[in-house]
Amino acid sequence: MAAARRLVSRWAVSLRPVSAAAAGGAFPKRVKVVEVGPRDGLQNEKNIVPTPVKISLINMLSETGLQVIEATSFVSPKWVPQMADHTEVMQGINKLPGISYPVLTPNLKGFQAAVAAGAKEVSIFGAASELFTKKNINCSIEESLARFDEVMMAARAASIPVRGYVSCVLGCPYEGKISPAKVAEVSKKMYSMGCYEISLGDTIGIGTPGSMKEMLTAVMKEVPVGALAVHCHDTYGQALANILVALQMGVSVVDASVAGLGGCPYAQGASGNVATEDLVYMLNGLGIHTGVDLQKLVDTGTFICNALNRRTNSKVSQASCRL
Ligand SMILES: CC(C)(COP(=O)([O-])OP(=O)([O-])OC[C@H]1O[C@@H](n2cnc3c(N)ncnc32)[C@H](O)[C@@H]1OP(=O)([O-])[O-])[C@@H](O)C(=O)NCCC(=O)NCCSC(=O)C[C@@](C)(O)CC(=O)[O-]
Repeated sequence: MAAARRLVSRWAVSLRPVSAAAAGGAFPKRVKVVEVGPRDGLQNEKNIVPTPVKISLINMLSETGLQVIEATSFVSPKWVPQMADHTEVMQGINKLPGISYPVLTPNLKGFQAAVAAGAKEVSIFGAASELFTKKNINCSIEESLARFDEVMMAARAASIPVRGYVSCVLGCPYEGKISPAKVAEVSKKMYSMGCYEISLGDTIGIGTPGSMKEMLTAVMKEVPVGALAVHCHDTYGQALANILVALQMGVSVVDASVAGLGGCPYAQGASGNVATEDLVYMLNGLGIHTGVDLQKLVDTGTFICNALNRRTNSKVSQASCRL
């Protein structure tokens, strides 16, 4: 840990941030990092992670400067047993002012349970693939939108902001290639319903900078870029490159998972999200403000990896430990 601490501070000196212009792109000045580790990162863990560990993870993340930490999901415990302690997690964490702790809610039942547990923001999650939607939430895309409508109505009545996910935007584990036009269509529908932000999920991490650009070009015709986020799994090692393209196209919200934990239970073989540490390191290097303390993030990643008895997927953390 001491070595990690020294290294990060040495890098902070040697890798002075360059200006966006010098880096060759019109990057946003600030990026909002949406931490999805406690939900996306843990939902696929085979062994049930003790609730106090989940609570400690979220509390540590709350001290890093992150503004958004997705805490858990109110889905069926029969489908995703790892998230069965959603209420205990929501009620056990220290909710700091200025930080949002959204939770996933697939339907009205989940929304009502989330609100009862104290959630102040929720996310609905759809997909641009029929087969993935069926495997993930057991309905067609059309049926999912009807369920989401019910959540949106209840959320509006309770003044609860809703984020929308669209999965499989660059490929589907069951259907293969997904057309950018389909992604744009589903994104537009979810945005028109009232989602304040649409997070575009490369669920199986199969995209490349080329397919990311093509997909975003289509989606940006239907949804303002200021309402878009990207959510890149790193299965093929393309996540940071894909995020860079999204930033160059004006996207300023990026999802990430501490230590690169995670995967989707309905996308076998998909690896975790881009590691938050690696994302923040890249953004720091570009001189893009996130408000996140990289060292605290590395320490949080070390904590959760020790608790899960696994190696971090963050290259930044791995390098910190080696040197
Ligand atoms: C959506 C359902 C519930 C439909 O599941 P279903 O079986 O079709 O639902 P149902 O309405 O027929 O109800 C069946 C049972 O589930 C219960 N139920 C119904 N709703 C709820 C609820 N909200 N919370 C708790 N229980 C619920 C309901 O009460 C009933 O209980 P029973 O009578 O059998 O005892 C199910 O398919 C499900 O829970 N799926 C979870 C899928 C999931 O969590 N996937 C991972 C997250 S998505 C993701 O990771 C991708 C993302 C977001 O990260 C972006 C990316 O990477 O692309």
